[in-house]
Amino acid sequence: MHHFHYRDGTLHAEAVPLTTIAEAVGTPCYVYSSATLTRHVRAFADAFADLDARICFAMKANGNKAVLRLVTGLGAGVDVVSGGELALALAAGAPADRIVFSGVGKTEAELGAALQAGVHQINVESEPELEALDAVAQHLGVRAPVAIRVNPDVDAATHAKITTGKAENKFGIEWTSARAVFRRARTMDGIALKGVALHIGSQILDLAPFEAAFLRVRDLVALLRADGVAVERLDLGGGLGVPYHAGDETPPPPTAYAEVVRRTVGDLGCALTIEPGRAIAGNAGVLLSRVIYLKEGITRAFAIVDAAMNDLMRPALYDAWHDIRPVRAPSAGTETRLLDVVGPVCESGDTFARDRTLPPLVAGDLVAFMTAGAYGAVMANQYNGRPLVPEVLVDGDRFHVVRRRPSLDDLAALEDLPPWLLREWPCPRR
Ligand SMILES: Cc1ncc(COP(=O)(O)O)c(C=O)c1O
Ligand SMILES: N[C@@H](CCCC[NH3+])C(=O)O
Repeated sequence: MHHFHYRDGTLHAEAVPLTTIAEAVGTPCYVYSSATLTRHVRAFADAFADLDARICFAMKANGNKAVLRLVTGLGAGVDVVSGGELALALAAGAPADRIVFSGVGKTEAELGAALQAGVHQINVESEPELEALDAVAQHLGVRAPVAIRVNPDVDAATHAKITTGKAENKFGIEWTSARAVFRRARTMDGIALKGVALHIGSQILDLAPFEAAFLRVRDLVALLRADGVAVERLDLGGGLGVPYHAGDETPPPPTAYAEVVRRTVGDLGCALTIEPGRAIAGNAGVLLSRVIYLKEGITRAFAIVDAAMNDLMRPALYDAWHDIRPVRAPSAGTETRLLDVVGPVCESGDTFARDRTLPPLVAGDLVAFMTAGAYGAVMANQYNGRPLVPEVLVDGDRFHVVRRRPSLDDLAALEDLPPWLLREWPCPRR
């Protein structure tokens, strides 16, 4: 069952009408479904159950502490990419030995913090980083558990801004120098070389690029072993896509992805890590928003909503599509119309949709931007003096505010904001 569904003409998150959440919390706000998150983590765990694999949720997709607590409570680990994410994962109760630290520009301070926390693995992306990590580890008197991220030079066939495994991308060590770097790492006293890591991109809907990349890594493992390098671990990254259009073909499920893993690298005797982010969180969240005005222009009609590009950047940044559903289902036979759905920010790019077929929305109507659980709230900012929006986690017929709307006191830099901006004044017309 999809956990965002219509019941009695109203869009619900599990058993909670989104109208109830909007009234209690105000809009815009993010709403997450515990049931969907749970189902997705379990789907990966079940698909990989016969493989020696750990699932490390890429928290860059959704760093809400309650979401992290839920996901790690189901046994998953976490893939972090900064000292901030590391601190947040630990604060959410993620055991350090289930944390993998990725990222192309980790500072010495971040590397030191990861070593002191005792993380499972640090994925090193360049020779200078390897040298820095060696020095930090020796200074701390430890050996850093390292996987070296290689760039397999495979086209992930996804949006150009989110492909990471092509030679021209900044990520990983070039394929041609990989062997030399491994040989070098083996001689370093601060480095405990564990294996190979890769990640080819995000929102990947075709398994062929994964297959090609994993086969390349398989070849590399054979070469490394011939060089006398022990390869005990393989970190295959994340990247499995999700459906953003209701009518789309469904992307390959975790079982099909696991089958590719099994077929390509399953017999290498390596402990595996996968780092799904979007596939776990994407369809577990919506951004709930209210129409402020309907503006009938001469050539187009605009639904101006209270969410904006600062709350959900994906349409402005990648021209990404998010389905938009009215929270009150239109009655049968209601004619649709074409609307541009835009936010209040002073940029023409603050456009969620152009010429979208929607029921005739009016001011005050609630709409949900679907599939906003990944790369939604985490990428939000306060552009145009708009405070970050609350986040709500639904669990059956209950919901919890898991990130509250900042109060006047929280916004030290904006402390003179009037209360109405923070929704502390009830709107007289509602
Ligand atoms: C190293 C690494 N691991 C995991 C992920 C998560 O990717 P996705 O959300 O597409 O699963 C990313 C982001 O693309 C990444 O850079
Ligand atoms: N933020 C991107 C994905 C980047 C993936 C992180 N490496 C998105 O919304 O699709």
